[in-house]
Amino acid sequence: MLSQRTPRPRRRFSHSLLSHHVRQNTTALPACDDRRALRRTLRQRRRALGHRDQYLASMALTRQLMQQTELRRARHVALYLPENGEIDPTPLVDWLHQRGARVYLPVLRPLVENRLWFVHWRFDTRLVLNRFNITEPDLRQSGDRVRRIAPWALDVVLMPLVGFDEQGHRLGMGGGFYDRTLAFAAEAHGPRPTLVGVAHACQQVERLPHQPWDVNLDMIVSDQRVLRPHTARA
Ligand SMILES: Nc1nc2c(c(=O)[nH]1)N(C=O)[C@@H](CNc1ccc(C(=O)N[C@@H](CCC(=O)O)C(=O)O)cc1)CN2
Ligand SMILES: Nc1ncnc2c1ncn2[C@@H]1O[C@H](COP(=O)(O)OP(=O)(O)OP(=O)(O)O)[C@@H](O)[C@H]1O
Repeated sequence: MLSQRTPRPRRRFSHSLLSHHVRQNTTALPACDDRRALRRTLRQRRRALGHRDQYLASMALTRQLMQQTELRRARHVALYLPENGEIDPTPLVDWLHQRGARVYLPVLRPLVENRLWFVHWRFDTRLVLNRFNITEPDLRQSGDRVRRIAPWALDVVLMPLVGFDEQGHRLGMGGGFYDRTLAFAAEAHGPRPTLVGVAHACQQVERLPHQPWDVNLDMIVSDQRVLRPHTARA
């Protein structure tokens, strides 16, 4: 698994026992319309998790995901390489491969504003850092462009969340990358992937304002729980 990744300097996350232990289960952030400030707070909270907690959270997340029918049935799954304290979904990769599924990574789409391609992640995929310092497949490698999949043909997309609430509203990095790329999923007809937001439990807040362009998540999975917002409302 890790052998697929280009060696790169790991960033050191600051350890803050306080923010982790006091806030691990908190849902008590006030409703907040200031998305940028909230984003900053939540990213800080995520970064404050130590290596051991990151590892345990990643394992717990993976266990939760492996139990979901949509993941068990999936043949084409997009996930991401974690950055900046994001919960790590990559332990799932071996399990997906064993089940015959293919794994895809997001790549910033060249020339088109704030949209993603999803490229098949193979043993020989060369990885580079993009302008946000996130590891992604190198589109200069011959073949990678043709190894992309149309987003509608994915069965599951695992999306990194900066924040989420009980209603299934999400806060991302603020670029609108996933929102734009997956906007088609709001249409009533045609195939669409199951959209799964993933995050540390400490990314949950009491309430997030819903933006008209926000894609609806089918599921949010953290290291501690599985939320199915629409099922819950039905
Ligand atoms: N691991 C991972 N891969 C991913 C995403 C992600 O969130 N996580 N993305 C999900 O979209 C895309 C990249 N999106 C990004 C969107 C905005 C910024 C950005 O502007 N960062 C600034 C300021 C953020 C802020 O407002 O606080 C920064 O890092 O300084 C970074 C990445 C594609 N790949
Ligand atoms: N489908 C869309 N078409 C055009 N613009 C969009 C679309 N979706 C989002 N945007 C724009 O993208 C910007 C960022 O949106 P938002 O703050 O909701 O990002 P985010 O959901 O946090 O990020 P991401 O989707 O990358 O995780 C907003 O200014 C919004 O107008």
